[in-house]
Amino acid sequence: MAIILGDHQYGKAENRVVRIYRDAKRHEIRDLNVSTALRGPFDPAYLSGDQTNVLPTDTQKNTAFAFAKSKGVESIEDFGLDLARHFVHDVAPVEGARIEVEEYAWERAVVDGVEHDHTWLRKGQEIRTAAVTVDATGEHVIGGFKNLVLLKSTGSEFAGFLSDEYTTLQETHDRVMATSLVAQWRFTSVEVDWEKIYAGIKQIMVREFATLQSLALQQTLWHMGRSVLEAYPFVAEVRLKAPNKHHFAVDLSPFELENPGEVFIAADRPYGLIEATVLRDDAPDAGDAWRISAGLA
Ligand SMILES: O=c1[nH]c(=O)c2[nH]c(=O)[nH]c2[nH]1
Repeated sequence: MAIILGDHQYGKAENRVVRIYRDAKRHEIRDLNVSTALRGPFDPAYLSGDQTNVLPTDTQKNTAFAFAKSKGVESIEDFGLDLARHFVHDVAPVEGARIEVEEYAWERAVVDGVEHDHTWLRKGQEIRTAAVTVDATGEHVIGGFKNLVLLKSTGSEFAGFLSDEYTTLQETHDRVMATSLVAQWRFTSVEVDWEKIYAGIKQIMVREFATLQSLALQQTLWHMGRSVLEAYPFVAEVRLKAPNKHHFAVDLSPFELENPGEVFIAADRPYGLIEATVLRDDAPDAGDAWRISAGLA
């Protein structure tokens, strides 16, 4: 029996990079959380404390800030690609780089009915994500979002399910359906208008959630993923994670009040967790596209 070092990677996690464009009177802002991880022949650092090949995580952090200035943040996918390519192509021992980026959205303050040039309000809860991997297998980009909270007050059913001696759930043909959606989609190209496609994919998912007469959250996820793949040939795979944020109708009969689906208790735990991957059956190999570092994107 021998004890060996297995899989390893290292980097700087959750580097908060805020890039402000102030070349014009109307400023722009991109607010990021950047995690970098390097992969390669770093075994000696673990096994004998030899740092010869180790580019410090502090340097990785500095590189993210320098690139925010020199290359800018046109989109988080491009920013991730710039960083990953630099580490793999310009730093000799590095064989692979994984860059995970979260983006927090801001919307312009409106003052006296006019959008303000340099003041913003933090927008909603939704966090845009990108995960870029560059290594010997190629360049892989995964776009996504998390915490997109959706609710529909009708158009959702759940009936016909398997039941056993522990089943108490009543069938319903009209319920509230709500979730905090996590979605990731894998591109097969890096020549993409990232901003436009992000908006398009989100819009498709919202449309499917809203318009499908849903028989279960499972069916809604299938329709969301399939519609995105139908719309965008350069997306190979969509991964979805949807907590079922249960809304239970409150029994108001003790108060001699009817409750035809008007008053609910929003339970935060436990929640159903519905997950699915929707993909093309000829999707090209994902390489290490899904191998995480900080796991934030
Ligand atoms: O959309 C749903 N899917 C389920 O699998 C499930 N299970 C459950 O209790 N409620 C629901 N709702």
